[in-house]
Amino acid sequence: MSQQRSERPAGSDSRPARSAAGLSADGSPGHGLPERGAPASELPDLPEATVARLPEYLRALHVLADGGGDVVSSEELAQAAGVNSAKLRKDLSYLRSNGTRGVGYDVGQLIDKIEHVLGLNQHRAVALVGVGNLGQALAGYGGFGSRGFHIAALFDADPTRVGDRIAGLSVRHIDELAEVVATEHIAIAVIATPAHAAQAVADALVDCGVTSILNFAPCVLSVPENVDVRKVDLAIELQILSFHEHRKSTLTALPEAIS
Ligand SMILES: NC(=O)c1ccc[n+]([C@@H]2O[C@H](COP(=O)([O-])OP(=O)(O)OC[C@H]3O[C@@H](n4cnc5c(N)ncnc54)[C@H](O)[C@@H]3O)[C@@H](O)[C@H]2O)c1
Repeated sequence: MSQQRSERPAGSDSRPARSAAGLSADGSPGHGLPERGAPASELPDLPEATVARLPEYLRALHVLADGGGDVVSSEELAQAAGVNSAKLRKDLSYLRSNGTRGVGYDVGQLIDKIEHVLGLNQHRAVALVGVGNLGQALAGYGGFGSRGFHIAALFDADPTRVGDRIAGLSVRHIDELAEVVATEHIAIAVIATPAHAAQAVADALVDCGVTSILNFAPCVLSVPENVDVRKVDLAIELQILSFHEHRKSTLTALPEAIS
């Protein structure tokens, strides 16, 4: 296997998104030229935090479009996406979408632009491995289609689950992974297996040519350099909220403690 690296938690913004042309890692305009020998991309190099906010803008824009909105100001869009408007304007300037002064952004054009940058103008086939409680809930969720994805294949190692039909798909045995990934042109996979199985599943996915993994299992995966891994862990998110709750309670207790 090539050089290994570990996964990033979803929402982590420490790493610049990889791309060759356009902007530097901190989001400032770069020299615009790929390094010698580096693969060139027509897409701008974006800070990872900007990439993470683009889907929020897209979601808000679709809501506006569904409501009949043609034009939106940066303040309206920022509020709908839950970010501050200066940050939004900076993010959109990376896409060369500056809007029209006094008018705002054309909703349809901005949707097209963001979908293009995120690579959503082609529907992406996703494999889901581990069809237990969580996997079945994910497989049955109908909302991925409108966001640019469809779950194209379900896998499990449990022979009693193989053949079950979920959301119109038949659960396949994990041994069929290579064949199905090739025929369905799958580059993205979701892991919803127990933690003890997740690394072996990740290795098998990488061996089949999968280059992006969304990991729900509570463990760190080791993958080659060319593979992107994002981790979702609701328990970690709750622990972070717990910290804030804990801190709030100590702040309100402080004046009494002093007096
Ligand atoms: N990220 C989160 O917020 C979050 C929330 C809930 C659960 N989880 C995690 O998601 C995972 C699944 O949870 P669950 O409750 O659905 O568990 P589950 O036991 O109900 O389902 C796991 C499934 O994985 C299958 N499996 C086991 N080894 C496999 C392998 N090598 N290849 C293919 N399939 C395999 C099992 O047969 C089973 O169907 C666990 O790791 C759990 O900790 C994460």
